[in-house]
Amino acid sequence: MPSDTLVQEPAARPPDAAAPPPGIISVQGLSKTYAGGFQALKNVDLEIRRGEIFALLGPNGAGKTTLISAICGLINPTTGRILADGHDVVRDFRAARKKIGLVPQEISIDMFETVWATVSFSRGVFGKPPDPAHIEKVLKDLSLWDKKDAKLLALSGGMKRRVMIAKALSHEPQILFLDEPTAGVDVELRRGMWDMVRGLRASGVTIILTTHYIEEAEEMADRVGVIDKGQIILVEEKTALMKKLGKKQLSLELVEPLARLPEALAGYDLGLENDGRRLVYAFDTQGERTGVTRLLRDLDALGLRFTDMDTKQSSLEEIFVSLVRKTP
Ligand SMILES: Nc1ncnc2c1ncn2[C@@H]1O[C@H](COP(=O)(O)OP(=O)(O)OP(=O)(O)O)[C@@H](O)[C@H]1O
Repeated sequence: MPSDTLVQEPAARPPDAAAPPPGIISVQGLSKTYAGGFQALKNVDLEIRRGEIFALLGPNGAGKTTLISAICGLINPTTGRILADGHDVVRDFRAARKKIGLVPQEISIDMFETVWATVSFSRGVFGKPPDPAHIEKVLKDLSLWDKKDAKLLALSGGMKRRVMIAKALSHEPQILFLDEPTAGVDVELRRGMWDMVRGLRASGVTIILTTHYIEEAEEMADRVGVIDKGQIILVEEKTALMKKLGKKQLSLELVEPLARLPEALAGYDLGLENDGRRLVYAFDTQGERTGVTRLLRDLDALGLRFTDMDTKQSSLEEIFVSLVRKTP
């Protein structure tokens, strides 16, 4: 068979409209063993979609920072391959790194520089020509414009954190890593940061964040990945995950408090709260039958009446804790 037929075959194939767009980051078979012999990442495969907010969750020491550092080309993988917007982060480090902005956990800035100087300098590090208009926009977006001439040592902790973000955005990256962006930040500022991150996504930046505040992932993420002991144990759309693994709770406020659960209700996953005044029923939202109708009928038959009822979906935090607890 002539070799040119083989070469031409892929080009002749019509483009597959149904194929998903290639991930902006592609991690394939990534393992990392540190010099002391500790294996921090074990055969990690991960695709980050263009334009999404991806939350990477995991307990302390799970390997989150190691994974981010490997994607940013700061540590060398032991095995595996990582592409950032098509560039191999090891072989084509400079091109890959240009696409990425990294906001590390620790604040590392020259305290005697001004905000303007430090952010402008960062842009130059990535070989980009000066662009005062871009720096101005970044500082304004981060509510730092009125502090542009202030020295960093004169800023609050929250402002310093925003300067770190401004530095990471100075070279117009398409991918932004936020490692614990709101650690130690007060609630109000945290909400401000969330708005800012959403604004970045709206402008087309892909965002990967790690967080210990599961509420943060619940609030912002399009997809969630859970890493534990160096392995990705789950990647899922946040809403699908919450539907799939979430439990619902039905709470009934009883007219007459109960000292204990009646025998006739032993078949239900029930609990008593508030000195027997509240009956709580946990049920699976995925199940074909929730059992709610049957329970209400049984309560009626027992003459148990209630004044109010309420349902609650379990939070991402509860789901996360149960996932991480399960792995050996
Ligand atoms: N340079 C290093 N040499 C040896 N072991 C390391 C090194 N850096 C990290 N580790 C180990 O690798 C594991 C993963 O660490 P990593 O910092 O990636 O976890 P993490 O998920 O980011 O944790 P945290 O949430 O606490 O920041 C930990 O057990 C850590 O002690």
